Amino acid sequence: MSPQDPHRPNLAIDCRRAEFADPASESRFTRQFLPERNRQLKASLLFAAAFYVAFAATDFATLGDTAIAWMLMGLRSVVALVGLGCFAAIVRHPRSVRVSIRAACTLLVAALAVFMVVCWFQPQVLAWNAMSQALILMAVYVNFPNRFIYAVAIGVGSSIVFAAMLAIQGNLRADDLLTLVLLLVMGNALGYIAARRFHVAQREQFRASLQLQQLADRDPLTGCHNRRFLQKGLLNAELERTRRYGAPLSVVLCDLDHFKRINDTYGHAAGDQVLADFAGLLLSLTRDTVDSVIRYGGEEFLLVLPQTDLAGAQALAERIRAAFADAPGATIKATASFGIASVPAQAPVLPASSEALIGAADAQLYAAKRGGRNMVCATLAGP
Ligand SMILES: Nc1nc2c(ncn2[C@@H]2O[C@H](COP(=O)(O)OP(=O)(O)OP(=O)(O)O)[C@@H](O)[C@H]2O)c(=O)[nH]1
Repeated sequence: MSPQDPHRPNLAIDCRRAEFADPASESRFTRQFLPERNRQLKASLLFAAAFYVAFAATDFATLGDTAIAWMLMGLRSVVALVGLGCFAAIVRHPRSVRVSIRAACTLLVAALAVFMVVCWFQPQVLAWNAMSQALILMAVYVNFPNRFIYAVAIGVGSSIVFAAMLAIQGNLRADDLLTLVLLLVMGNALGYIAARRFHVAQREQFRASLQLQQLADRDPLTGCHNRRFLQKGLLNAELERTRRYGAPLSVVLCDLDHFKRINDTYGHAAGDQVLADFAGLLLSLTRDTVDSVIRYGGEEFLLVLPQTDLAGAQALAERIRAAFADAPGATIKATASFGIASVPAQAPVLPASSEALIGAADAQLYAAKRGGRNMVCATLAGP
C-alpha cells in the first residue's frame, strides 16, 4: 500500500457548481487563470461599453428626438461608465480574483437593469428586444468570464424580469408570450450547457496538467518529490528567502540503516514496503505545503524545513526516528539515521550554496552512521 500523500491536492470537480469541490484547489485554479481571464474580461467590458452607447441610435430611431430617448441615452452612458470603471478596477488590482468577479457581475447587472428600462419604453419593438435579450444571455453565460453560479443567477434572473415585464405590459397575445418565454428558457438552457461544459473542461485540463507535473516531480514508489523537483531550485529559493528575511532554515538527510540487509533477508518487494512506510511517516510528520520531502537516493530522503531552527529540526528528526524504530505492528524492524544542517535566524553568513548546506547535513548523517546508527546528529551550517 503506498502512503497517503497529504501534499496531494483534492481535484474532484463539483459538476453542479462547475468548480473544484475543494476551495483551495479552486483558488489555485482561479489564481493561475486570472491574467487570461482579466484579458478577456477587459475586452468584453470595452465591447459592452461601446455597444451600449452605440445602440442609443436605435432608441432615437424608435422614439425620435424625445426626452425619453435622451434619458435612455443617459442611462446607456452610465452603463458605459460602469464598464470603464470596472476596467480601471481590474487594471488597479490585477491580482484580485474578487475584483475580477465583481467587475463582471457589476457590469452585467447594470447593463441588464438599463436594458429592462429601454425595453419598457419601447414596447413597439418588442421582438427586436427579445432577440437582444437572447444575445445578452450569450454574453452573460459565455463572453464574460465569471463564476458559473453567478452567470446562471444573472441569466435566469434577468430572463424572469424580462418575461414579467412583457406580461405586465400586456401587449402580447398569450401564444406569443408563451413562445417568447420558451425562447428565453431555451436561451438559458443552451447558455447553461455551454458555460458548464466550458468551466468543467477548463478544470479538467488544469487537473490533467497538475497530474502530469505530479508524475514528473514525484517518485512513484513513495509519493515523495524526486530529485528533479529539487533541481528546479527549491533549496536555492529557500536559501534566498532566508537571506532576505532572516528566517531560519533546516535540512535533514535521512537514511535507512542496513537497508541492504533488509533487501537481502526479506526480498526487494518487502524492502520497497519499508521504504514506502518510512516515506509515509516523513510525509505525515512534516508540515503540509510548507516542508518538502524528497527521495534523494535509493534509501535516502531529504527534508527541507523552512522557518525551522536547529532545535526544531532536531525535535522533528527525533520524533521520526522514534516513531519509525518503535513502529507498532511493523513486520520488519528497521531504523534510520539522520543528519541535520541548520541556518539560524538572522545568520550573519549563509552557506555558499544549497549543495554546501546538503553537504553539511551529509557529514552529520555520516557521523550518525559511525556513531552506531538509529540516531540524530546536527550542526549549524556555516559559510
Ligand atoms: N527495495 C529497494 N531497495 C533499494 C531501492 N533503492 C536502493 N535500494 C537498496 O538500498 C541498499 C542500500 O545499501 P547501502 O548503501 O549499502 O546502505 P545500507 O545497507 O542501508 O547501510 P547503511 O546506510 O550504512 O546503514 C542497496 O542494497 C540498494 O539496492 C529501492 O527502491 N527499493
